[in-house]
Amino acid sequence: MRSPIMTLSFTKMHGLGNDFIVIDGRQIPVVLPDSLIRRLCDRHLGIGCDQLVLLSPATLEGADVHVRFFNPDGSEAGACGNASRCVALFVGNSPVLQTRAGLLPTTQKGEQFAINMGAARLDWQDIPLSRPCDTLHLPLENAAACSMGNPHATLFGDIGRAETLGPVLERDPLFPERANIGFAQILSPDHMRLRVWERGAGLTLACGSGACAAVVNAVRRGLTERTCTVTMDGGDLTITWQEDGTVLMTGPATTVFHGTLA
Ligand SMILES: N[C@H](CCC[C@H](N)C(=O)O)C(=O)O
Repeated sequence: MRSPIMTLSFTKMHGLGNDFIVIDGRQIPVVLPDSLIRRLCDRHLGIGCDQLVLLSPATLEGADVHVRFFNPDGSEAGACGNASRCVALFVGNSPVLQTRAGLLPTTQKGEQFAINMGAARLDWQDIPLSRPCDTLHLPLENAAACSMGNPHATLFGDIGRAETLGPVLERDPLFPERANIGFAQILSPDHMRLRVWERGAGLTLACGSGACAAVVNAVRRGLTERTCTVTMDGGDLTITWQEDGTVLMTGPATTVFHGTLA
């Protein structure tokens, strides 16, 4: 007789040290209650990760796989750049990803994966903010905001304030859905340093959508060119804010191990 308790297989992956549990529900449907997501993501009580990624069959024409991203606090994120590259590696053959942020085409160039992260959105309603504001100069630490399918604010200046200011700004009432908070230092017109306090996850070694948002915001401020290398604690991404408004993110993806949950 088949046991009613199924074993769950997973793959541990990372992109520049931003680490993920990938669960493949493409063949057998997987339902993950909030409480299980929180436990699996916990570094003491579970496997541990910055985001849990759940794959299921695509439901839209032109997409190869449906991808959902969950934070360790159980909240769902509309986008996750580093995990998108890992999914491209996991699925293979340069899949088109179906996400909350739309259909994201992927390409592989040797060890590097490029994801078209879609259009950066700059209107206050799209981030969203709780009231009409100039998104290039928020009335909050003079941050600049944009959406990459998830809410980001970028502060230009002191990256050492990420640990202390990040958790406070994440929950500022200006962000009704909270926000990922990036701390950027411009090194040259094509190079910046970035640390990101992630919504629902805290300080991570790298944030792909945060790097996209930081370059978009830097270009809008006249601080960098449209193509910029973003150096985070975990390594480098190359970001291009393309003329069509979409953002191309290129970087590595790594498989760490496969496991089975009892
Ligand atoms: N690590 C991710 C972002 C996770 C997003 C999440 N923290 C949120 O929007 O709630 C990245 O590489 O883009």
